[in-house]
Amino acid sequence: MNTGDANLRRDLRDALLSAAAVADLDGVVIESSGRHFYAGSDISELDHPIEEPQLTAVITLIEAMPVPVVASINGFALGGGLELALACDARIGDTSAIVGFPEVTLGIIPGAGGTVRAGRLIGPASAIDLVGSGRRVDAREAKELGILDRVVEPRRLRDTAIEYASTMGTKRRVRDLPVPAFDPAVIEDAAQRAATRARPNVLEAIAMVRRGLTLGPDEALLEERTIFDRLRRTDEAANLRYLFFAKRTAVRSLRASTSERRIDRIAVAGAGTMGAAVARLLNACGFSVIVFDLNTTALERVGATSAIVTTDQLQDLADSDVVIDAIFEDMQVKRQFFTDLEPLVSDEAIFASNTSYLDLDQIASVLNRPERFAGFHFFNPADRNPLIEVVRTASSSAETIEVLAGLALKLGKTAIPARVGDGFVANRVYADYRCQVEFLMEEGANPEEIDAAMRDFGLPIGPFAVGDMSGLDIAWARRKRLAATRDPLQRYVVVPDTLCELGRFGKKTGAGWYSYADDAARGTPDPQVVAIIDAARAEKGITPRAIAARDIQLRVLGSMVCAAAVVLRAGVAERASDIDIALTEGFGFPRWLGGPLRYFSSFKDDDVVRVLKAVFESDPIVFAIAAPALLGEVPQDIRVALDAVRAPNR
Ligand SMILES: C/C=C/C(=O)SCCNC(=O)CCNC(=O)[C@H](O)C(C)(C)COP(=O)(O)OP(=O)(O)OC[C@H]1O[C@@H](n2cnc3c(N)ncnc32)[C@H](O)[C@@H]1OP(=O)(O)O
Repeated sequence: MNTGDANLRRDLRDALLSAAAVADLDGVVIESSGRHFYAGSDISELDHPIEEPQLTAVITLIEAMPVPVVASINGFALGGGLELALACDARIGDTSAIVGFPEVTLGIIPGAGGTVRAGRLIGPASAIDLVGSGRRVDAREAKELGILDRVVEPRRLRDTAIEYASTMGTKRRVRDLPVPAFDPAVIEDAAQRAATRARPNVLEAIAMVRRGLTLGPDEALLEERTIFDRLRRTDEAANLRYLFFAKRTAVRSLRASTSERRIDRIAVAGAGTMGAAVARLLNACGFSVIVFDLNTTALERVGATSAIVTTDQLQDLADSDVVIDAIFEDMQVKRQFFTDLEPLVSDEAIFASNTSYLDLDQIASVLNRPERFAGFHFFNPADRNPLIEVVRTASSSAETIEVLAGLALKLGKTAIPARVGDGFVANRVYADYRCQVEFLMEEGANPEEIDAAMRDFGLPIGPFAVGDMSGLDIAWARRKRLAATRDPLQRYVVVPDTLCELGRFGKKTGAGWYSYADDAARGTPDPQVVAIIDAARAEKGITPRAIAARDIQLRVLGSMVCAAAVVLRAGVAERASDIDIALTEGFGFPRWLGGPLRYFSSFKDDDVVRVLKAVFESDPIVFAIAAPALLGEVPQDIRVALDAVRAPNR
């Protein structure tokens, strides 16, 4: 991987010093003997004071070399890796090269000259785009932008780099390039675009690129390093690093070995919205996809939009390596599907179900080889939402889990492990969040106040607006299903049922929590909904009270933390950090807070107790886990979860 830790920097320094001592030297090439040029600085090092020699010192050496230094780039050159390359006099990439500045996604800005040199090499507008977005750029685009001087086939990389280094003759330091002519209006426009809803570090990154245009290089480099050093110590940056490693831990736990089973053909059963989105994603990621559905009208909709094979004949799935069930949520239909499928396919084929709520063990029980089966739970919209839960049944084999986790990675997803349990991890925690916002509404906060409070907290969109977008009828069907088994003492808010009874299913019917008559995109508060809520409050004898935005946020947070403790206790989630991944990746919980558990772990015990007490008082049945808070104690399950994700003292 070549993560730039102190050892790598020391080796680079020593190699440069010994090269400088060689007589009759024409040039120097820096290449990687691994799969990647340099994956950026070692992210774990950013938790501590950075050891000498720092990357900036290595870069100073490169620029001071009497001869041209050429970066020969294969694979990733990210962050500090790209900064190292920008300190060289030329950059040759092979076709696998991918460059970028992921620093902003880690709560920091480039700290070894990235903003300053990128502004000079590729112009300020492109630099703002790259530094401000953190996006990765392939070899072709890197050449177009002027980051790479040449792109060659991998087998020609070394020779081309050596030829460059030996014939360049004079150095061409990026820092000495004149600032390219630029139109201030274009820069302003690029900065505005990059700054949309941006975090403070993104704004600082953009501002630094702009200041680098007017300051001399020495002054600009020093200023950039100072900002980098300040930002790397912030909670926000530490939380983002926590999530980086949490994701890798989750993947490692799913994949015991790194052996790759070859998967080419994947079948998707069910041509509904979810099945179609999964098929599109698989197709975009290079798999050969066949979609099966008995409903030929649904198949036509899928077939018409892409190069995916469709069929209503089950035997056409016979040569599939993996079959993913995205059939509507009906236990009998799914069991029948797998019963009929199993005799047709090879013994090695892997089966997965995308069910959100059905008991996977019950589906598995119809199979002769239940070990080949597991849950593979996508989130809406499946082709864009990054989260996948890989759900182990009582009989899933390690190999099945491994194959599905490998597939998730190939789809660019973040995978977490889960076990069978109502709603698995993410939906289970989100369900308690949904309940809690309905309680808050019943107590006096209106939907738009709650949505605004949650947007202020950092969610991209409030819970009521989300409900209107995804359709209130889906949750209604589930509530009706669960009505028979609901504890009569459990607090229940009828308002969403009343909305559905009136045909207010959300955006698709023009009305839900909001009315979409005047503003079809965002909706407006609706007096009819206010009246329904008032009536529901009156029915229960509740006098509405004003609830501060912070109290709304804390109750929601507390309810998620309680639900997290429940899924951990039940073994449905494997580790606390997986829940933080589930909520940040799947439901837009602000990444910079690290997820609900990580954020709550920064609270003092007194505050934890206060929040949990309020959550418990809102519904003792659901949140029984918070009961010890009434005695002034942090519940043991919650303490364990918070300790597991708390930041080490820095
Ligand atoms: C002043 C300068 C500042 C900076 O440079 S900030 C750091 C900027 N760099 C990054 O943000 C890049 C982080 N790395 C990645 O995004 C990915 O990795 C890659 C795209 C490079 C490769 O992805 P894939 O091929 O899927 O490998 P994998 O499983 O992510 O990584 C393999 C192992 O390498 C570790 N690792 C990768 N990059 C870093 C890093 N920059 N610092 C510390 N560790 C890193 C991972 O954790 C993991 O380790 P395990 O196998 O034990 O889980």
